[in-house]
Formats: sequence, C-alpha cells, structure tokens
Amino acid sequence: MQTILKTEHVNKYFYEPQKFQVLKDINLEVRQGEFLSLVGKSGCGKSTLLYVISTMDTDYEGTLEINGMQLTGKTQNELARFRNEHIGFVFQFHFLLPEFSVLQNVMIPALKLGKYTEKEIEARAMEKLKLLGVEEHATKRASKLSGGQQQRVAIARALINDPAIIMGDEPTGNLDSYNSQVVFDMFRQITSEFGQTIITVTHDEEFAANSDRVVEMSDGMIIGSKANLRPEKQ
Ligand SMILES: Nc1ncnc2c1ncn2[C@@H]1O[C@H](COP(=O)(O)OP(=O)(O)OP(=O)(O)O)[C@@H](O)[C@H]1O
Repeated sequence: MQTILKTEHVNKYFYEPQKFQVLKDINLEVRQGEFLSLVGKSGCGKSTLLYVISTMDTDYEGTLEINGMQLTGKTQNELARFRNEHIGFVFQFHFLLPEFSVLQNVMIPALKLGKYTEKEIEARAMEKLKLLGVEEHATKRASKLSGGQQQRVAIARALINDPAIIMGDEPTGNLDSYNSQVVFDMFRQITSEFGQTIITVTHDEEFAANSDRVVEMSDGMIIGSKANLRPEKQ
C-alpha cells in the first residue's frame, strides 16, 4: 500500500510558561487504508502531533507530506482548502451546530468545498447519514439527538468530501461502550471497504488493540509501533 502521510524530523516547542520541546524528531509514515491508533500517557504530545499532521498547527520544524503533497510552508488558505478536501475530523465532542438540522451539519464541509451543486451535496449527505444509520433524523435539529447519534452525524460530516484520511481526537472518549463499538465498526468499514485511512488519538485500550497499528508516544517521542494481528478476510 502506498504512503498516505509522512513526517520527517518534526520538532515542536511551546514557549509558555517556559520553553520546552513537546515533539521530538517525529518520523511517522502511514499507509493508505491503515487504521492507526496513537496512544501514550496524558501530556506526552499526542494531540499536539495530531494537530501538526492535520495541518491545523503549522508552527513546527521538519516536513509533512500527505497524499504526495508537500504541505510544509503552504499558506493558511491553501492548507484550509487542502484540509477540507483531504481530511475529515472526528473529535471527542461532536461540535455539531445545535440549531442547524442534522442534514445541514453534514452538508457544511461540502458547501465550503464548492465542488458540487447543492442538490448533489444533499444527496451525498443523505448517503453518508444512511451509512451511519441516522438518516431518519436528517431533518431534526442536531441538538435533539442523543450523544451517540450526534457522534454518528459528526462521522457522516467527516466523510462528506470523501477525504483520504479521517483524524480522530478521542472519538469514543465521550461514548458508552455500545456507541464506542458503533464508531469503531464504522472506522473499520471505512478502512477495509473504502480504503480510507484512520489516524486517531485514543485512551480507549480496546479500541487501540483492535486497530491495525498502535503507535506509542512518550515524552514527545514515538517509542513504539506495533501491528495488531487480525484474521484475514474470508
Ligand atoms: N498551547 C500550549 N502551550 C503550552 N503548553 C501546551 C500547549 N498545549 C499543550 N501543552 C502541553 O504540551 C504537552 C503535550 O500536550 P498534548 O495535549 O499534546 O498531550 P496529550 O498526549 O494529547 O495529552 P492528553 O492525552 O491528556 O490529551 C502537555 O504537557 C501540555 O500541557
């Protein structure tokens, strides 16, 4: 499988309250279709790394390449457009706009992209909601849904532009075990069936143990990378 994301010698510093190095020589290579969990003790730098590789944080040394495109040094506008098209985000809290309908929430990243007509976007959004099993709630206000349903809507939104990579920051952190399993199963399907890549920061040990690869961080460094054995598909 081809490399979808690569960092070389990424270092990052924070300067408040005093200077310290939060990322230390991060060399990470992720293959297309991989389901990767980023783990490590609280404060070791996982979220900071996720923000760098998602292009949201540009204040680092070293290089970042996604989908063959060198992203270090691009302007904020170029990066915002790149992100919207190539990366989907799922956070611990769904960040849906509560007063907007479920359908509108899912449509937003595609409306911003400006690649499809509104009718096409609506059809795509309904397709994603169906995939997540929440299409019957399409016209409801997002705030009317349960936490688990809202997280599924957030995943539908992350998928709307068919991004190459879905990045998650504790996507099951706020969910019960049933809904965590739903999110996990969806990520598994996204990687196995659609060949998209998942990179997610997680404290959920079961979630990590069932993903394809666990990358462990400690004190700003990658200290381990372990492939999880999975039975071959029948
Ligand atoms: N904006 C900031 N300025 C200064 N220090 C920061 C900033 N953001 C994070 N830190 C510090 O950087 C370190 C790494 O934080 P980060 O959030 O990346 O860790 P993490 O591994 O994701 O932790 P958690 O699992 O608790 O989310 C921590 O010591 C944190 O306090």
